[in-house]
Amino acid sequence: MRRWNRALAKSSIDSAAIDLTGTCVYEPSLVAAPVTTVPTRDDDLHSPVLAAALPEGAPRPRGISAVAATLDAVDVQKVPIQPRVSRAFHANVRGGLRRSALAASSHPPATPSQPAVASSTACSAAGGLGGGTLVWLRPFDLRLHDHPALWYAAQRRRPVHVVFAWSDVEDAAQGEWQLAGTAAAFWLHHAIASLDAALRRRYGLSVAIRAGESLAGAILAAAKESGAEEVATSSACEPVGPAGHTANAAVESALEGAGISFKSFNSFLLRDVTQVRVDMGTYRGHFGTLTPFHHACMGQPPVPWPTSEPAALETPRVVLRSEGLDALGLARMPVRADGSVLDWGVPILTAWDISEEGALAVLRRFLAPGGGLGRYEKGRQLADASAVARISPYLRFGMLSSRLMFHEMKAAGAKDQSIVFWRRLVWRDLAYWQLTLFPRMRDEPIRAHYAGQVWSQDQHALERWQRGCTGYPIVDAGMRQLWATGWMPQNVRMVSAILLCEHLNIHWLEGERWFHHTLVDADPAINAMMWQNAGKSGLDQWNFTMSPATAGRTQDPRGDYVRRWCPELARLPLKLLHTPWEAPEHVLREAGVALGPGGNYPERVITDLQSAARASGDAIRSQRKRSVEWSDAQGYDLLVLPRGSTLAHDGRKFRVFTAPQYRNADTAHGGGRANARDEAVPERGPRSSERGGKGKGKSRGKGRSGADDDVRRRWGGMADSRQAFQAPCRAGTSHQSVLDEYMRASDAQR
Ligand SMILES: Cc1cc2nc3c(=O)[nH]c(=O)nc-3n(C[C@H](O)[C@H](O)[C@H](O)COP(=O)(O)OP(=O)(O)OC[C@H]3O[C@@H](n4cnc5c(N)ncnc54)[C@H](O)[C@@H]3O)c2cc1C
Repeated sequence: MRRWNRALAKSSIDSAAIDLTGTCVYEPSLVAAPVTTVPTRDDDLHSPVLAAALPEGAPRPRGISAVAATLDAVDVQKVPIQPRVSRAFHANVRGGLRRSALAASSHPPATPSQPAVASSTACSAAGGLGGGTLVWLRPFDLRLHDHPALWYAAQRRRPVHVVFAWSDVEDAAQGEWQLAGTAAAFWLHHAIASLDAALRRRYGLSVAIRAGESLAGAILAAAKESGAEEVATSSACEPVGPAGHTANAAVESALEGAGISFKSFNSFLLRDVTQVRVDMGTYRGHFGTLTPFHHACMGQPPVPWPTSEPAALETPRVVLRSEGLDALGLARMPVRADGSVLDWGVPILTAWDISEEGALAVLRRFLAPGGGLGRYEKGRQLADASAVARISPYLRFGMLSSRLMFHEMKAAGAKDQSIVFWRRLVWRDLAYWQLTLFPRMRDEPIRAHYAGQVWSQDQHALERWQRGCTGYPIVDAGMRQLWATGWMPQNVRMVSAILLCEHLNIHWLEGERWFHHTLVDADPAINAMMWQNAGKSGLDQWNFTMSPATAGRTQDPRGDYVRRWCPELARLPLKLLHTPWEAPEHVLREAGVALGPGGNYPERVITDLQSAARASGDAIRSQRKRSVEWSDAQGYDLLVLPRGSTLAHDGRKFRVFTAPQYRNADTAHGGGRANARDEAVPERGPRSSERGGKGKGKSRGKGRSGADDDVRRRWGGMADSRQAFQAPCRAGTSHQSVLDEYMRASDAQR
């Protein structure tokens, strides 16, 4: 008796979904004419095999885990369905409907006893050096499931070469957004290694690592060497860089010159965001916020069904030369003067299972009954991450398909359990939509007239924030967790961002840079969007209060999070754990806590949070006053809507959400016009360079008004934190010493 094996449950489910329903692999670019029976209800997913497996009248399981458990109990011999051909497919054929190209070419399903590895000799008929298809892996599609390029290569039944290409030169050209040296690069290294192992296990294929001056050169050389007639890859969603549109275009044109064809498939986002246009004629929220975007997405084609892992990939006769993953230096560690290695990657590897199975297991656990999903709505603010998915790095590197996640969420009834979680993947698409419309948003404020804002230059305060030594335990715990594990929960990210931008008045770009450097899920679009919003120059300017002094009580009500990451405070009673500055001297002494210079935990980097927030608000208001032409009659900011963003308002000055506290009367403009938001203008808004700053962070302070000087003077007084930071964080934690060492090492490298 052949039984479904739990280890293969996921692929079995996919196979079942594809081969038995014949409709789950709806991929418009692959299927000549869409199958007309694409399931529309959750229940249709996996239904034939489950229907066969379930006793009469038994409730239908939902989500991967429940389905896997059911399939575990299935004796496949008894499933009265012909594998590979679906009932729906039969019905279609009988009904004279057109066959799906995919249904027509389905493979025998993989079984535990027969791994679907095509033999080398078998491909001799495929020709010479191998020919076939070269699958160009990207830093955002590192998986086997729902990988349209791999799937496409499998359908061609020709030898498959899998290549990951890298160019130090092109990465370095990204400047501060280069990947090498970041925690995300470390993750990328391990993600490639894990995919390589999975390809070997499952298909007997390996990933050829190719480095070159340019990605285009590396892929062209590999394609020529392999004799491939075709290169298939994933569509990039970033505008520039090695993972960007530019890379796709450069490779395509290099291949064209050599007569090699090129195919690119979108599977990173739920939708093709380049096609999303919001309707600003009907009021459904402000431009660039979630509601109108979500609404516009509803008008797009439904989220495609994920494809399964290919059942077989044909191995080429000649294996492509590989330079080896280590040669890329993505996980290279700093070396001390004595030659020993400073390995900051260990805690990251301890905290995460960097593999596709790891990603799927996280999703399964989260969606399963009793998992985080049921607690998300009320518990997502908890710093212990017990009610969130903790899945972002897998999505970032494409180890988990967002489309698979979407359909699994649907099957698990996620919308009913947490509407906020249900929209999370829409937020992700929104970030990429914004990046497509504002390709400079990683560096320059979307509200271009904010570029002249006066920011604090307090480098010392910035370092305290980076090191988790601000004196605010919830922020320090978060920044230390970030450093050690490459991740922190959303609400802790928010309160840390608020401390940096609103209270320390340090430019949001500094936060974005640090997160880019330290997050394993560092995402060009989401990170930029969130930091722009935190810094108030984004489209969804943050308009909520969250204080570093009080957030700990709601985010870490039991104190475990702070105790774990700030062990020097662990013996403080809970009611003072988040506010050690309120503790009487004797309580501090008994808990072994000494605050400030010479102590083991720092004094607060800034004490008067309210005045600080007022001052940073003044900085925003004052720069808004200098550019009243970019405010409407009600004091809202105006923006020229980029081409391709709306149904009917592209190229016009249009109102964007502006928090009430910045909409002061003297910024209101409009010369008596009833509605300034709909004014047509011939060109884009002011470039940041025209507004007295380069948009690259610090304002130079030249040629400013008296109001600016006033703001700067107040900042000078408040933000000088040096005195309180003589000997910060002598906590003796290993984290701290690694961090200090790392800082020294990177200073030395500079
Ligand atoms: C200042 C700041 C910077 C951030 N930088 C990043 C970043 O570089 N990369 C990143 O993936 N997330 C970033 N986020 C968003 C968010 O904090 C993380 O996605 C989330 O904490 C990841 O944990 P999770 O997987 O448990 O998320 P869940 O809450 O379980 O959400 C599931 C998934 O939805 C997506 N998602 C969640 N929140 C958002 C959001 N606000 N915008 C877009 N997509 C979202 C993510 O892919 C996430 O993995 C940032 C947030 C802030 C406040």
